[in-house]
Amino acid sequence: MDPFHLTAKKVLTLVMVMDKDQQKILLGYKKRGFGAHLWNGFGGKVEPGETPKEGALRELEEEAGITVKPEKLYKAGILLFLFENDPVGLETHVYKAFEHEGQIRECDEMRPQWFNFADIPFDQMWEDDRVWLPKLLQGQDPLFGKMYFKRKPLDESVETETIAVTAPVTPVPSATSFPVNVSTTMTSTSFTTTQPINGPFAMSDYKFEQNLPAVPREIALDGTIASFEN
Ligand SMILES: CNc1ncnc2c1ncn2[C@@H]1O[C@H](COP(=O)(O)OP(=O)(O)OP(=O)(O)O)[C@@H](O)[C@H]1O
Repeated sequence: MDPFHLTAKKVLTLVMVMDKDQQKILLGYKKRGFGAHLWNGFGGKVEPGETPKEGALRELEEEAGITVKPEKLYKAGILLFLFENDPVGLETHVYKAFEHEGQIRECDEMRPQWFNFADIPFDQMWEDDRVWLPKLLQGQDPLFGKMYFKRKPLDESVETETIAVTAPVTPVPSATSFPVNVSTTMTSTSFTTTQPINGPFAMSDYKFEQNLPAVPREIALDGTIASFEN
């Protein structure tokens, strides 16, 4: 069985806001949820009844506090993320904008910050970003790509966080000495969680569609590109 066989996909959005004159890009530090502790553009799931573009504008407002006129939000591509042994792919509709309205603000999910094109923190971003974002910055869009993520072996995980917990410890009576009273004492212990960059996944392969279709297209379940709206 193909470990990258898809039976369903989630439609997501990703908005990159850039300042051409200053050569800067607005990224958000994801504080929680999928992709936590990584810098990324703004976006999320497209809700029922929404077009990807409407979803992109809504998420940008929710996560960065800013709005973009719909006609100033340009489709920059579609990226399909596939995860080993996960039948649900993430079809990410990527948009770009060069002007915005409103005041940039932090929310409980994202911390926005401007970065020089030369200082993009690729080592704290999804691995695929370093492949396609430079292309986008150089105006080589629209981009149609498929990015394959394999599960990392556990020993490649990076320990990043140690959580101290206080847990009740009950001494286990030994077979030879049977105590009359077994007491429960409180003692402190700790364990380590692994929370590596890019979670338990590592990008293993990617493919860009070289020949852009004449007709707008979208990536279908089998990974082929079927339609593309602007
Ligand atoms: C695998 N490689 C990847 N590379 C680059 N970007 C990636 C990505 N995988 C997901 N993304 C982006 O991460 C956001 C997740 O959003 P996500 O938290 O799931 O959505 P949303 O905020 O709507 O969640 P809730 O609906 O609030 O739960 C969304 O912009 C999506 O495009």
